[in-house]
Amino acid sequence: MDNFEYLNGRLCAEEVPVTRIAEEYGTPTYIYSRDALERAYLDYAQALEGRDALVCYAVKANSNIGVLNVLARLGAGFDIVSVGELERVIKAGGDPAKVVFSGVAKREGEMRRALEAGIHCFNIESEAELDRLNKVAAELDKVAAISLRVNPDVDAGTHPYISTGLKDNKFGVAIEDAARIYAYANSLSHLDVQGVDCHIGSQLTEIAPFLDALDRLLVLIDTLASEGITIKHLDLGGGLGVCYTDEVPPTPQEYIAAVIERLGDRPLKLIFEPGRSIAANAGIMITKVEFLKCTEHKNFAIIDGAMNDLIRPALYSAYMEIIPVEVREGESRSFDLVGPVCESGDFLGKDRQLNLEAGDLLAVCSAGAYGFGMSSNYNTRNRAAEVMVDDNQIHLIRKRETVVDQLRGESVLPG
Ligand SMILES: Cc1ncc(COP(=O)(O)O)c(C=O)c1O
Ligand SMILES: N[C@@H](CCCC[NH3+])C(=O)O
Repeated sequence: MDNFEYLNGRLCAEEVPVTRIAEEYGTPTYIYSRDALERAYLDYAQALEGRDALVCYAVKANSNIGVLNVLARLGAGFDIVSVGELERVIKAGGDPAKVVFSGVAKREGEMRRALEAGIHCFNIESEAELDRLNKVAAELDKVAAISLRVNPDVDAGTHPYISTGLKDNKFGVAIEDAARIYAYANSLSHLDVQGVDCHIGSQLTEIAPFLDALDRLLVLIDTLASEGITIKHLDLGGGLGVCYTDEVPPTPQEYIAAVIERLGDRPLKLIFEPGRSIAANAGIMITKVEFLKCTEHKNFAIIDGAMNDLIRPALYSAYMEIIPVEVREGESRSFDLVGPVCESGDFLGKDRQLNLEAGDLLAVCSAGAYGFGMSSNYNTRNRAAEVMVDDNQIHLIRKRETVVDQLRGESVLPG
């Protein structure tokens, strides 16, 4: 994590000591680096320079409008999965004309809003969804640009909960049915067939599954061309992995170069929907050790960050690197880092070698993606604050939630 480094034994976010952020904003808090976000986005944009292409950041990975705004300023497009994400993009200054709308069940109202905003394309996942969009577009007297999400039936080799391109998964249409469904889409008066898309899974650490999927899509694109349906863009979704521990995923440059080589001279516009590979290593979550609870059997460090703040370890058994904010000399011991939530699955790390005392600050690394966005109010815990660091400046981009915020909208029965 280039933008989170130690200076004289103290962890810094860009030029700001993390302890200062903890003092000002408390814990747990998510901290993002503007520079890291920008560089991760530019890795994609620069690898695609000179081509007709769009990098649509997957908003679900980290949807804070401060994050979206940093990317929008660089000209990013966005991949959304709800009208709420569309409103975030618009509020953050993103261009709706660079938005693709994914998801298996877009509601009529969501389609309407997206059509009115003038999004780039709807990524459609079923025949029923084609009918729904055609009807909504007809009511608005508009024509909706569409792409079909094709499920290429390739094994992404990732955790089963985040694998999406197999026949067993709920996503997209089966590749064997795709030509027939394209012909149907082409017959609908308020749809304009523009593209093909797929997304085979997340946290992929090899190029091969992407290329397997690509090869299958290229066969489909050539088949469609022979049937008079011209595909103008190819959207390969997101999915490129990051290093959480010792993984060595391909870089965006390597991945994109391999894709471009496979395309040959087909004049296809390329779209990517990276989420994790843009946001994960641009963020950490800081948390404080409340108590140490050491027994003959085990050492627990009870921290103020919990599964509601960062659910990846509990949900996917994901390994997140956890490091001290201030390095202390002395012997390390093995600790399970557990939160205050009433669940045995409430841990952020197990069996970590650390030298800890109550009151210490810890940083959970690579927490910029699927961190805050997946957090909840379980146990009526307030969701964390979020800050963005820009050189030596700290910007609060989301206030810590309060109980008043949480109870707003709830009521008791009358009488
Ligand atoms: C359709 C779609 N596009 C893009 C993404 C972003 O994926 P990642 O964060 O792995 O790049 C996802 C999430 O997995 C997705 O479902
Ligand atoms: N939320 C997941 C990845 C799923 C991505 C959305 N399709 C994670 O934390 O790794």
